[in-house]
Amino acid sequence: MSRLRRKIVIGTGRALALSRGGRTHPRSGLHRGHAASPRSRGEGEVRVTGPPLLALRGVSKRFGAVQALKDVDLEIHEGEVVALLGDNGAGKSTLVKVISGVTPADKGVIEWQGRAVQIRTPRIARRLGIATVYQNLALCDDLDVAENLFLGRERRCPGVRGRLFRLMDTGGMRREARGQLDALGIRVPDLRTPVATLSAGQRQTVAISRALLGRPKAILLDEPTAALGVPQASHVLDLVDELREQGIGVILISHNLGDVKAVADEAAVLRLGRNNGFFHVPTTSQDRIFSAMVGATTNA
Ligand SMILES: Nc1ncnc2c1ncn2[C@@H]1O[C@H](COP(=O)(O)OP(=O)(O)OP(=O)(O)O)[C@@H](O)[C@H]1O
Repeated sequence: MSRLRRKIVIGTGRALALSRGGRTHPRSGLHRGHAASPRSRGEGEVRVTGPPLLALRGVSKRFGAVQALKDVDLEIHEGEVVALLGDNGAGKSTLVKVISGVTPADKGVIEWQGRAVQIRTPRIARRLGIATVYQNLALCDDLDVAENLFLGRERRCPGVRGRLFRLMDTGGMRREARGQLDALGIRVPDLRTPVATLSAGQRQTVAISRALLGRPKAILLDEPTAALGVPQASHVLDLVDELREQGIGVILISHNLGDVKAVADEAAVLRLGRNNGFFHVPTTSQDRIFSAMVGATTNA
């Protein structure tokens, strides 16, 4: 069995849907999301055209002799979940790094809200409104939940206490952290809990929540359910649904076709660094997407 076949999981979407209260994905019928969202999903949908939130056109990236990406196209709209799929080495991580400014592209055009941009650094990506949650989550285990949420953007107390004595506004940060977690339906009983003691699922949601404090318009999630059991993965997928409702564009890297089926609107498949098909997830079988991933079909 190939490494890919071991890694790709087919068919858990139904189990997840059931574990998520038997709720089917909101794609059936009109978009339930953000009022300003330019798209709606499902059968008989009305597709409103407008500039995508993010568009990649002909993006290429080479590492020495390795052509990691070749003429790759990708589009994502507000309030849309696009799954980025592919075999090991297909170029998914490289594409995420290109979008997040870690590894700028050699060639091609990136458009943000209809305007060509150059994302040369992670800071530029963040300023545009692009957040990335990597698999390692980059949480500090010894810090508590609130401290992790505000890591790198700590707030000082208002007035002289902050200016002169440089005191942190711990209470204010905890209150905002609690508001943010509640708004996202994330249950963490005590914000003073060190994140080391949280479950893998809770850690993932804390990392996503931290990314959201920067008020991004697009968020890239690198295999957010990879290390999780079914109930925990279900919470994370609920959170992805919530992001869509808020009008955020989500790029979801996953090897789990069940997750993709449960939550994604569109799937973009990469194969050997090139596009190998775009699929409207609700109306496409897992087998068809799987075939594109492993190269059994060519959809370039
Ligand atoms: N920094 C680098 N230097 C040299 N080659 C690289 C570098 N980063 C990626 N590559 C190569 O680029 C190709 C695409 O790799 P990438 O990690 O983007 O694929 P992937 O789809 O994310 O794979 P996986 O699912 O295994 O993480 C691979 O052949 C990889 O070896």
